[in-house]
Amino acid sequence: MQTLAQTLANQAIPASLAQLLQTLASTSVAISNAVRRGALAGVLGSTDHENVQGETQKKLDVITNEMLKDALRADGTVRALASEEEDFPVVLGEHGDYLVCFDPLDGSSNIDINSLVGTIFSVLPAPQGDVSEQSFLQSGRHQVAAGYVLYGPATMLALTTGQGVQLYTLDPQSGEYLLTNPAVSIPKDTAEFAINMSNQQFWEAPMQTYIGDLLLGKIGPREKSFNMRWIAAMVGDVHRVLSRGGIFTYPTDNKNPQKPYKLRLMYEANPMSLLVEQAGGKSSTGYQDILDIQPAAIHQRVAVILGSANEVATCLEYHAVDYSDEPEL
Ligand SMILES: O=P(O)(O)OC[C@H]1O[C@](O)(COP(=O)(O)O)[C@@H](O)[C@@H]1O
Ligand SMILES: [Mg+2]
Ligand SMILES: [Mg+2]
Repeated sequence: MQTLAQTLANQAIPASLAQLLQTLASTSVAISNAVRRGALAGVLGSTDHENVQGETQKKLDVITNEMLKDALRADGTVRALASEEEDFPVVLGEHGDYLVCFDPLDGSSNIDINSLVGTIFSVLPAPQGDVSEQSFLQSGRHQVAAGYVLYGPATMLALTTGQGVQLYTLDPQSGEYLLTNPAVSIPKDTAEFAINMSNQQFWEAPMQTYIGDLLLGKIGPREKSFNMRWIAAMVGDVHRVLSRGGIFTYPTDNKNPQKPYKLRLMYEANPMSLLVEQAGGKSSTGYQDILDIQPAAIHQRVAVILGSANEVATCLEYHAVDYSDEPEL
């Protein structure tokens, strides 16, 4: 089986990008080891700090953020980084071709129950001259690479450099990522959806109606039974979508009117959307392709609907309907 280094060597990408991706991969091996040792390494539980999003940081959120920051600083190819766990962009040096955005630990609420967690990353080109928050505000179409690492029963890396999606499995013996799927392809159709149903009362009319029709199964307008899954870690839900298809959504809701969306554009929605599009799927807010959004801030949040192309297209048809004349749901 090809190693990550061998596969990257066969792709038409700059040597500096291959080096950066190797650095991200080798840091994820160290993170995987820390996650696997769990309570033995004293890494479980919470800190008494909140991040910029007002969420209490888990110890592992902080540890993994520091590991990635240190590795990227030492790498020399990265000018600045933006992280879920950093209030502001962190400038790493005057040289380097890239900006990196990352969610060091996705699925934080799963840590203490020994369930799926991961790391998500997005690589953007660095502009000429000084870097600032403004430098990061590039649409997802500008990403030169994106990926995630899933710390599951096996540790797996999903990666795109714009040449399809490759899946690698970490060989714990050698510490190397080996290519286990050279061309991930998301089936166009599906009978599986992923949504946090506990928010149902807070959704807007299009999502209420769409999910309502899925739940009606064979006797509803879709005339087909659907199954539901929810891992509570985007990285796990998107991995299932890449592996066997499905539709994943974290839609707009009015639970907290100050925060109508949950997922973050720069280090969750954009990298996952590039992976999904590169694997033949589709990704939208309901009204716009996620990759076309012009970001306004590094911690901006968005509605996300992604997965099997035909099913996402069907969901978008519900968003094209005018519900204003219909009674409140
Ligand atoms: O708590 P909920 O509503 O199930 O939300 C789960 C979602 O929140 C997230 O865990 C947010 O990510 P973080 O753990 O990085 O904050 C997503 O991965 C996941 O899809
Ligand atoms: Mg996350
Ligand atoms: Mg996180």
